[in-house]
Amino acid sequence: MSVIEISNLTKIYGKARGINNISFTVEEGEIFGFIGPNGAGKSTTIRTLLGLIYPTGGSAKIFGKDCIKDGPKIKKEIGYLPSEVFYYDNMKVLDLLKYSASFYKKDCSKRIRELADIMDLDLSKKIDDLSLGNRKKVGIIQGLLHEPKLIILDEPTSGLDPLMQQKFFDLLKEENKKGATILFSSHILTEVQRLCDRVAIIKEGEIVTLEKISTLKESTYKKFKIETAAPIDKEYFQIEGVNDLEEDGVTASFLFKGNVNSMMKKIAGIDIVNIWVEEPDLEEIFMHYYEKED
Ligand SMILES: Nc1ncnc2c1ncn2[C@@H]1O[C@H](COP(=O)(O)OP(=O)(O)OP(=O)(O)O)[C@@H](O)[C@H]1O
Repeated sequence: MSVIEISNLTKIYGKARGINNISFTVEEGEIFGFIGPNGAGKSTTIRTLLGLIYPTGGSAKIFGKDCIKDGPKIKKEIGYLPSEVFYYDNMKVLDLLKYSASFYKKDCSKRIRELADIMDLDLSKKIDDLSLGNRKKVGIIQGLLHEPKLIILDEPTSGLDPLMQQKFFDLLKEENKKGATILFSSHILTEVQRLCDRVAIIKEGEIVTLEKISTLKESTYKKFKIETAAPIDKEYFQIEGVNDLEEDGVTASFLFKGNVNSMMKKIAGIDIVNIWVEEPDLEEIFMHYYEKED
């Protein structure tokens, strides 16, 4: 069953482009990544889904119900973490979370304490005294305390240190195992790759592609940077699959797509001082993997 169904969703802000003809579905039990650079339209899509803004055209359904018409009915089953969180600074964390919980007709106090434990958050502190990362944790707990069937997270990891990010991802995986469907927006491909089953890539308000993460991984480039003991021949790395080759005496950098074994054999043929192999960033993927769509 589709938990989210978005059909030809369009939002125009006055004369400015928001999103244009977005369509995709998120199936029950999926962890779905929604990825794109700043200003691509991720928050606009999510806010329309939650009925926080009205679409200019198209429709969106959650649990088969219309997001605008049936908004209040479906909201109880959704946990939402906005990209920016604003609070009444004078409140204590626990009071704020209890207040949030009062919107749902169930006792969430045990779950609040469990989540605070996992995320290492002091419930007795005033919001005012919290760091940016700790405020983000409050938002995460707020989104999860009522054990929602659908979790929508808009750039949830910004401000969290790597250890917290890992704890947070483990928490999401657990929620997913218990049956929650998750929509997760980000501009960092590697974090989406760690967590999601499928991903939709949005660029300038339009969906560029929708792929299984496994397919995306196979088709993307790796970035190589190599430092050699002696200057290498300019032609040495000009082999099939190499793009954007830059050489400067004892260093060579390039993007590579193809059989990694053949590249490793090539590298083994020279005296290496250092090597870096990295995932390309989103812009590089847009420039190369999607150049056929441009
Ligand atoms: N309230 C608004 N009024 C006018 N234009 C807006 C408004 N909100 C968003 N936009 C425009 O809509 C486009 C999509 O913005 P949106 O915030 O949805 O992108 P995003 O992918 O979430 O980006 P980010 O990662 O920076 O949050 C941008 O061009 C933005 O300038």
